[in-house]
Amino acid sequence: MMLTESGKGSRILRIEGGLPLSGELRVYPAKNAALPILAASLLTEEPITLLEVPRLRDVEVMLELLAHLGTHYAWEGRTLHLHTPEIQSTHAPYELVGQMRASFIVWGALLARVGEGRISLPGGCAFGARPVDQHVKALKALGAEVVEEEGTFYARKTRPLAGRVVFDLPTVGGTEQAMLAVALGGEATLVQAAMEPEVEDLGRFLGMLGVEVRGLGSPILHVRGARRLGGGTYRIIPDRIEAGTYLLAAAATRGALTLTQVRPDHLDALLDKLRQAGHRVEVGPDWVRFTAAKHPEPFHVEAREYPGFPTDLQPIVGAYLATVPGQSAITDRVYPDRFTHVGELARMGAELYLRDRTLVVNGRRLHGAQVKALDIRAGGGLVVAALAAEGVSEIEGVYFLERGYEHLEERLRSLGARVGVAEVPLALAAD
Ligand SMILES: CC(=O)N[C@H]1[C@@H](OP(=O)(O)OP(=O)(O)OC[C@H]2O[C@@H](n3ccc(=O)[nH]c3=O)[C@H](O)[C@@H]2O)O[C@H](CO)[C@@H](O)[C@@H]1O
Ligand SMILES: C=C(OP(=O)(O)O)C(=O)O
Repeated sequence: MMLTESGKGSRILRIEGGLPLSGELRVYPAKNAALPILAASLLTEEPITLLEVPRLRDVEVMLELLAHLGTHYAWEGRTLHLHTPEIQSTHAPYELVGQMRASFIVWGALLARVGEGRISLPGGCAFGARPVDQHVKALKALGAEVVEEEGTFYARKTRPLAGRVVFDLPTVGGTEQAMLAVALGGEATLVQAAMEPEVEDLGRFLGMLGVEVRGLGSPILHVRGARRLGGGTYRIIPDRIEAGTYLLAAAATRGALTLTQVRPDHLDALLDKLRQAGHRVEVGPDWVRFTAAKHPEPFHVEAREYPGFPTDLQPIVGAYLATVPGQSAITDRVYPDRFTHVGELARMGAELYLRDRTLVVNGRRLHGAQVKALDIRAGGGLVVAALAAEGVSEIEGVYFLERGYEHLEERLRSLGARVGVAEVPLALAAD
């Protein structure tokens, strides 16, 4: 995967660590809720307004894809207006889909709206196998004809899609794909559906358009589409992964942080671990106040589907635990090989090793180093480690951080961190 970000070269994030973070942050809306909702906007010919959309690279990529398929869009500050009077192409090409996995679910939306869709295998963060067999299984179970040829999938329907989908495992994207596929005139019961808050948010958005969705937040969903969908104005849920990243940064630097416009219930698994470690955590309806313990205890983490500990915070909690004296252990039941950050953390002095897909961490004081982010949350982990480390760190792969963290540099600075972005000339940039 290329890390070179522009013709000019590559950017690095330079962090002078060792300062406790302190202050207040308003949590931004969730990338992983915004992306499927953007794909779902293809379902209706009525205008849609999304309030407070994260201005992230992934959102820009999705908008480029939607524009290719026929969507007109306009930003008004952080408000996004979308309108797809008609679909102009049923083909989602590799150049666009290859950049980001979440784009794959426009397939279901195309199938619902115009009866067919052609899409390339998705790209996205590479931290182990990320198959799409459950997406294909769902569409077939609903009655679609699906053909795969050399990494391109073609689906069409000859009658309204309907049926019962029994997923082999809970999949966020697979569940969202099936929800979109039946949203126009179809009907589905989804068994072992994903229960993530982002799936629930998509369900509520579809509800606003006129789709009947029952069972949200449970593993059995009933979705009944309407013959024609409306439009409307929708506000996306706060980003629990962004919120968790900043909390872990405050914990790693033994600082204090108040988060506002957050959903504390979406962070239960993390907040429980932080309390278990001895940190002080207070919550209100839409805020979290965190004060770090000076000498926190280590703990074990097993990342699982929601409401378990999120896999997207697993590399980040690993970075935090690398700063906590004592032994911790981390496993990931969702992506068992999501450990691209481990070698990089070791360069910062972390003592950690993988045994039978368990990461054992012996926490200690870290030191600054030159490291490389190889995916979005590995990058989040390296930022957390660098903030806690003694001395200067330079993190390559700003591209990945920009996929998921809006205004990262400014937000960290507002909390007292010493952070800057520097451009590395092309000759020195990594690829
Ligand atoms: C844009 C977005 O929302 N991304 C999130 C989404 O990814 P994504 O939707 O890709 O993740 P899934 O929930 O589908 O993946 C969960 C598990 O199911 C497996 N699987 C999935 C589909 C399939 O067809 N076959 C299959 O075997 C995956 O390999 C993985 O082991 O949920 C993941 C799990 O919470 C998060 O890490 C990602 O940040
Ligand atoms: C892995 C992530 O995104 P994607 O599924 O798009 O790769 C993420 O948001 O942590």
